[in-house]
Amino acid sequence: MHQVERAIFDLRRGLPVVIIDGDTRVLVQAIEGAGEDTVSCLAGLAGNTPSLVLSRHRLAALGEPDVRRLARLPLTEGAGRQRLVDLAFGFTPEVTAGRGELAKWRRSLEPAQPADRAALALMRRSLLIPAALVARVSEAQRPAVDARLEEGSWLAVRADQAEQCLEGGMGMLKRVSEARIPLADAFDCRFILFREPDGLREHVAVVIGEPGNGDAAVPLRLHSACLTGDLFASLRCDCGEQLRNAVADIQALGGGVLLYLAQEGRGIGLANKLRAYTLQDSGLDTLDADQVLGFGEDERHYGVAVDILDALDIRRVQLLTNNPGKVSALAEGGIEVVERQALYGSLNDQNRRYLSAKSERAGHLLDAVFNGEQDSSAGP
Ligand SMILES: Nc1nc2c(ncn2[C@@H]2O[C@H](COP(=O)(O)OP(=O)(O)OP(=O)(O)O)[C@@H](O)[C@H]2O)c(=O)[nH]1
Ligand SMILES: [Zn+2]
Repeated sequence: MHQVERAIFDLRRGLPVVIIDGDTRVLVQAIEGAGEDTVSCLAGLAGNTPSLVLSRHRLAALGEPDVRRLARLPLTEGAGRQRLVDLAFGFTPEVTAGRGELAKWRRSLEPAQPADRAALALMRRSLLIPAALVARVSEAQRPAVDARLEEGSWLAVRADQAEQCLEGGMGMLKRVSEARIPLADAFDCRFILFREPDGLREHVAVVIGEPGNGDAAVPLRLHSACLTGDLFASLRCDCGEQLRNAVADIQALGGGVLLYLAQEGRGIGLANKLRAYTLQDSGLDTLDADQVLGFGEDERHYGVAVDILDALDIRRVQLLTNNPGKVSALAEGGIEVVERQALYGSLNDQNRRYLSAKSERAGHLLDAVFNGEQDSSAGP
């Protein structure tokens, strides 16, 4: 895990890292931050033609819906090469309008190798656009690459380790610190901070009252971070209201836990969420915008939430959510969801489209919001 963490650091700085798959070494670089000469530079370093690895979501957004997994495109020298890189990292309406353009390269699409999957996992974990430049290191260039690894200027990670990095090192969370934090809506409240083993993400368990005393299921909210909504009361979503309503509801239910999870933008990170908002302003809905960026409709993993609940000795919960995906993720993690309780924010002109896409396309249970039946400050 240590190597993966350092590799993520390098990728975010725009440096190449080496992925080792058996006997093969593959140079990898993020598409994000790649300049005009990055492809030719990488070709020189690896001694081979680089390829572009795109997620299946990005391929679908570019008009290749039949590709079921990620795939790669060799970037042979020529006029089309820069256009392909632009297609990978161009999120202006103009490039999205270039749907179908990929058809020209359809026959060159190659199935992905383990190193390609590892590269995209690293990009996602780094909260970068999930597209990578990869180049297999030639026999001729291998001594030069090994020398860079030995002197420590580049890092190597094993493909299988990198592929697992999205799970965040389950079962190895560190309980780091805690404090009493009286809240306006819940006076008897403690914040407990948990850190993932690679040190990259921190999550907070907000413990209200004394949950877990007795047999009743513990009222629980899993809340994914939303800087814009939670902190600034953005009108584009309902997160801030849901957050405050959750605290009040848990207090009214006699105490429970709110897990504030570092999963900004459904797991794609703030930088990408802002890109997605700009795409939405050009007409896409919340799910299609993420797809254009190369992401699935929900990139969150809840293993970390299950681990925190284990650490807090919580096995049975009453879950405050409208998202059936959270209910099943907890159940899969061995947490018994005894009951689901709805939790609404209010509808406005700015978030109507977002909420209706969640309801109609992602299966969120929001009918009451659209029927005007919600009581956003509902207690038990
Ligand atoms: N990618 C993306 N993320 C968004 C957008 N709007 C809000 N979000 C994120 O969506 C997440 C919403 O989190 P939650 O409220 O915990 O979960 P939920 O899936 O809406 O389900 P509930 O439990 O019913 O609230 C947050 O991480 C927000 O940052 C958007 O347009 N695009
Ligand atoms: Zn939000």
